[in-house]
Amino acid sequence: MTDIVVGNSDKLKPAVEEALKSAPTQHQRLLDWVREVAALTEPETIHWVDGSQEEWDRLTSELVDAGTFVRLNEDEFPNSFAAFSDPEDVARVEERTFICSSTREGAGPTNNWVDPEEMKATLTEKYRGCMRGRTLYVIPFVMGHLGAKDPKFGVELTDSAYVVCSMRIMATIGQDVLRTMEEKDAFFVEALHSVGAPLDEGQDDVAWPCNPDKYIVQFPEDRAIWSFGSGYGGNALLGKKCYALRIASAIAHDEGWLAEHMLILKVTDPQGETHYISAAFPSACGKTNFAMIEPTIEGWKAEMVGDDISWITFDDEGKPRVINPEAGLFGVAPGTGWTTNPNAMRGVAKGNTIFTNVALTDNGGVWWEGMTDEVPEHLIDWKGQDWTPDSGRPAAHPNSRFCTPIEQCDIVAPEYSDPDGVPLSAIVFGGRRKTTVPLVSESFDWNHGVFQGATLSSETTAAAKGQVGVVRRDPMAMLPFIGYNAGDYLQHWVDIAKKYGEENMPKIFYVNWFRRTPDGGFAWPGFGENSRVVKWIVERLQGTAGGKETPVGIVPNVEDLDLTGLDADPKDTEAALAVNVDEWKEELPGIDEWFEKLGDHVPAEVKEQRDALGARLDG
Ligand SMILES: Nc1nc2c(ncn2[C@@H]2O[C@H](COP(=O)(O)OP(=O)(O)OP(=O)(O)O)[C@@H](O)[C@H]2O)c(=O)[nH]1
Ligand SMILES: O=C([O-])CC(=O)C(=O)O
Ligand SMILES: [Mn+2]
Repeated sequence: MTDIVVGNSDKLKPAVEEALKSAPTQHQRLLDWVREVAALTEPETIHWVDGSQEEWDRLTSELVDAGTFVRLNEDEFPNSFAAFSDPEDVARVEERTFICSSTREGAGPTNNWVDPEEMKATLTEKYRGCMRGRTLYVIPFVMGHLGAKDPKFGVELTDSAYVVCSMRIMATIGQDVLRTMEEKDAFFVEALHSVGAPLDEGQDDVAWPCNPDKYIVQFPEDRAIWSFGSGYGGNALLGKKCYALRIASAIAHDEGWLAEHMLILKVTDPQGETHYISAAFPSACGKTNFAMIEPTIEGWKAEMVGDDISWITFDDEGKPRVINPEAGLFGVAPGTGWTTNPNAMRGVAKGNTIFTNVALTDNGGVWWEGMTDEVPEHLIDWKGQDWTPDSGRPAAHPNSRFCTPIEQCDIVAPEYSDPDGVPLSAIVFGGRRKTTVPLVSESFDWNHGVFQGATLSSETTAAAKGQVGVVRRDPMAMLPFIGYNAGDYLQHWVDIAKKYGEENMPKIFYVNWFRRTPDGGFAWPGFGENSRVVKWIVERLQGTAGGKETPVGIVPNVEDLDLTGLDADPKDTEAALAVNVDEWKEELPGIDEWFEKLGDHVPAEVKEQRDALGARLDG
């Protein structure tokens, strides 16, 4: 962190000096950086995270003593804990998230930007003394496989033990990572995090320390992350959105690959043929559920490779391969239940899980809306208040989460841990739209698919602070996660096909599980029934399924979908599939406005697709 105005080394506490002397590494850049951060932030001591079970046991016990964690009933939820955040620290904060490229244009029109020198100066003052009374934890981590050809290392420095425990679930961390990093003298992403709540002499701590002034800052050229003020999920577990999406997308742009907000699903058809599909849906729009789908159709099998992030690379022949760089699931709790997502429930029930902002049951378990059909008579809600079904408010926060190791899920595909990843057959885009967008369509070609992704729209959810239910454009479900200019990002998508050959590119599809009927209900039952759509997608790849050409892509006729045993009104299915030219014409001004906002970096190839759509709608 060469640019930081260094702190005062005289302020290093004896325990900090000691920890620096006995550091379990010779990696000089790491040692220098830790010393520099310690001098600035003035922690009481430093702990080098080794990732061991003993360390987890000790930290979780300390978190219980501190009131941050409630240990759950061991019979139902072994080795599991519930945490409750400050009510103002419950989700990602997009308006406080910055891409500090060297120029404003580098960050583009969709990101908040501040000059990097100015931001570093501001944050240096925020960080000064911010870890007083706390421990500075050093978490060496790798996103993806430690045995990969070019492992993507990071080190998170944090003053939050909650973050350490969560990172142990979400990424590969600790001693082995540190040793490999050292052996390779490897580059690592510097990821600095503080909750921004120093403790003065004698001051009591609170259960969820944080700071009302939050900064989630990426420096894409430096490949560095500075996060301040929040302890929550995507703001604080820096390997996830900050690294594996924002920083990684910038790296991927330079290196010729894709870092995307996509689950990875493995599907095996009744003949035993396997396909891997990545799907990009915005936050809280169904990725985790789709990744864990239980097919309702005979003979089809689904397994999960990933539920949130895809790194797509291209092999020597230009064929796409995909890995999930994460080791855990950070899933939305509400709506995840024994009927909608039994695979998630079984995984979580094995224990070793951290729940955040769910409700507590009277026997030391957890509950959230949609977990069971039966609603408990009494709970302690996520704010610590007594709750009954007539309380008139949700018991769990709408963005409450479970954080659980992916390998605990029964349906994780064994090749999940293959450092070379799996071959990618199809990419699916999807959003949450009450109207207009059909249940599924296939794009005409790569650039048409890129256009569909570029104009993807979705109603906002509780996963980010702000108004819920507003339609916004969310390119490739990456709006809050593109680490550079969004127009350049779209150009990168166009260029990838030119570079590796359109014939090698995965086929692109666009889905919408959330269309409504006039009476307000969902037109399509969703969840496990989405396997019928998966079947159509796979059969399109195999060239066996029918479909009709519409202005927005190839859409199945009702009879092209396998609806055997589906408990739904055929009229609703028809409505889910409908392409209404007038509705689509109403989309065009929004698309034009969107491209105007993106400015002159929007690729000509994508603009041409807008005109072609207009012509097809008129035709
Ligand atoms: N109606 C309907 N709702 C769904 C479907 N799939 C998921 N949902 C609901 O959408 C919400 C979010 O689902 P998730 O699978 O957790 O979304 P996600 O994309 O993984 O969210 P993040 O982890 O925030 O990125 C939950 O309340 C689900 O119950 C579906 O097929 N139909
Ligand atoms: O990042 C988070 O806090 C949770 C998450 O997965 C998302 O919002 O997409
Ligand atoms: Mn998810």
